[in-house]
Amino acid sequence: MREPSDDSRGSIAARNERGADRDAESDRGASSDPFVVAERSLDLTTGEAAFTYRLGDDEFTERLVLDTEHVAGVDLARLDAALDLVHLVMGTSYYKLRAPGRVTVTRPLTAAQLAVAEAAYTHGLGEFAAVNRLPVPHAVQFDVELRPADPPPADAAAGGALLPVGGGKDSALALVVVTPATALAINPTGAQRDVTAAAGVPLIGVRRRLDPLLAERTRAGGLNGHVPVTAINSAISTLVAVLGGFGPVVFANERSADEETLEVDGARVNHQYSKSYEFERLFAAAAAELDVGYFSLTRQLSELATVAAVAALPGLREEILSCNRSYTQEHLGGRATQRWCLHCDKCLFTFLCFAVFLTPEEAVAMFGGNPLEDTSLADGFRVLWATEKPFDCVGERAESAAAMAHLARSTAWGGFPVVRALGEEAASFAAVTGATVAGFLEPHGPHAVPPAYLESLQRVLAEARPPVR
Ligand SMILES: CC(=O)N[C@H]1[C@@H](OP(=O)(O)OP(=O)(O)OC[C@H]2O[C@@H](n3ccc(=O)[nH]c3=O)[C@H](O)[C@@H]2O)O[C@H](CO)[C@@H](O)[C@@H]1O[C@H](C)C(=O)N[C@@H](C)C(=O)N[C@@H](CCC(=O)O)C(=O)O
Ligand SMILES: Nc1ncnc2c1ncn2[C@@H]1O[C@H](COP(=O)(O)OP(=O)(O)OP(=O)(O)O)[C@@H](O)[C@H]1O
Repeated sequence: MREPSDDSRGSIAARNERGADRDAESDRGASSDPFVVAERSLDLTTGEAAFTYRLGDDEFTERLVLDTEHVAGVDLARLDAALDLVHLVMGTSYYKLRAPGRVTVTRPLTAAQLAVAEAAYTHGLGEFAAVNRLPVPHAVQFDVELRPADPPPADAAAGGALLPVGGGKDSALALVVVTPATALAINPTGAQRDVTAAAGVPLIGVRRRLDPLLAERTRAGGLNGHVPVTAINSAISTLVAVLGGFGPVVFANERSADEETLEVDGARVNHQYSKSYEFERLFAAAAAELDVGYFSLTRQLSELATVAAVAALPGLREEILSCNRSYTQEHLGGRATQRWCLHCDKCLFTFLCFAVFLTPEEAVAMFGGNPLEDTSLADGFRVLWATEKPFDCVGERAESAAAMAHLARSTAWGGFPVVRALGEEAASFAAVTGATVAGFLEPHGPHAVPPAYLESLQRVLAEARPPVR
């Protein structure tokens, strides 16, 4: 067993306190033990990593099985730091059982790592706090020693770009734009294998196993809710990049991930916080300390712009699967069939976007059905532009309204019952905001995409499908 060294380089005590509701949070924290980010280990011969946490009398260990075929000349200081990042953000799943508002980290952290942890526990658990009626923003006090970052290693990464793939439209676009590349799926399912195979890109898999005690404690009444899963996937991807000499790590998080899902007393709550540009910049700073580049290729794109490009890729578009109901724990390891459910918010949103660029026949061939025929789903479409968006990965409110308004004006889709029912309402909403499909096809907003990747993206976008008439 080789375990990265325990490091206690030059330290500055840091007690970090944040958030408007600190007093209430402190009261809650005082009545329960802090959450402890405890030991972790990695066996480089088997690829098995274990990350341990303590909460009161409970001890939890989450496990990863990494692909040891892709281990190349590992720098142990970088490996230590990469393991620390994983350990920190993965802890959100166990912390949330009681959300004590205090976290003790046993190993020293750099300021950039601490900033990632603060963001993941405070804003990344924002939806969790809101649904559990905890104060928002969720203030968390970290008890940790700070250490300086290590000097950058002499050798630059030579393994090429690493593309984490979710199986949906965004990472499918990245698979086409970034070549050559190696894809990475965390808990790979059939959908992720199919889409990477269709793109002809080699795939690495990482197995992630939650501690079974988590489900037991949740069933027994522990708090539950969304965790910042993109933060977890980002940290695991960075660990794989360090182990295999890959870089940069290229995510496909779109512009709409920056739009809040709802506001609570003026505080923004965002289901997709760890896909936001704010989080990307914090995480990129911590990854840079490991000499790993990290950015989102599709940061300037709306969902409609991504879909226009993917719609033009027959052969690939039929392989994607964006329905989150197909990615629950019971689907991991192929124990349940993966398909579009055509009822959840994400299915309805994704269908709506593809309808803008496909004929009804093409859309039915891709999705296996047409929810715009079913008036019982009208409310499901309407919430996509409601003041409180669904807690799911759906685009901007104005984008959904503009898409529905476009369908209402089209010959291809205008006659379907849901479009007839909602077209006028969507057009009024879109008119208030000035939103049009054409406007959403223009890339804009801040991004950190290096020029060579931006040029490749622009070449693929130039072949995108125009909206249907
Ligand atoms: C697949 C899914 O959407 N799951 C969300 C759902 O959980 P559910 O109970 O329906 O199924 P499982 O995912 O199997 O979870 C079982 C229990 O385990 C807990 N858990 C799971 C993963 C994890 O990393 N930590 C955990 O503690 C979970 O809480 C369950 O008790 O509802 C949950 C509560 O709202 C969500 O947290 C589950 O979301 C998963 C973590 C997940 O992977 N979701 C992605 C599909 C997702 O939401 N992606 C976002 C990205 C935004 C972000 O980065 O936060 C998106 O597409 O917008
Ligand atoms: N299981 C996973 N393994 C590796 N990377 C993932 C995984 N799930 C998501 N990602 C990464 O996180 C990003 C955001 O996830 P998201 O689910 O929004 O994207 P997607 O699956 O590509 O598209 P869609 O929005 O259509 O589902 C993905 O683009 C991908 O880079």
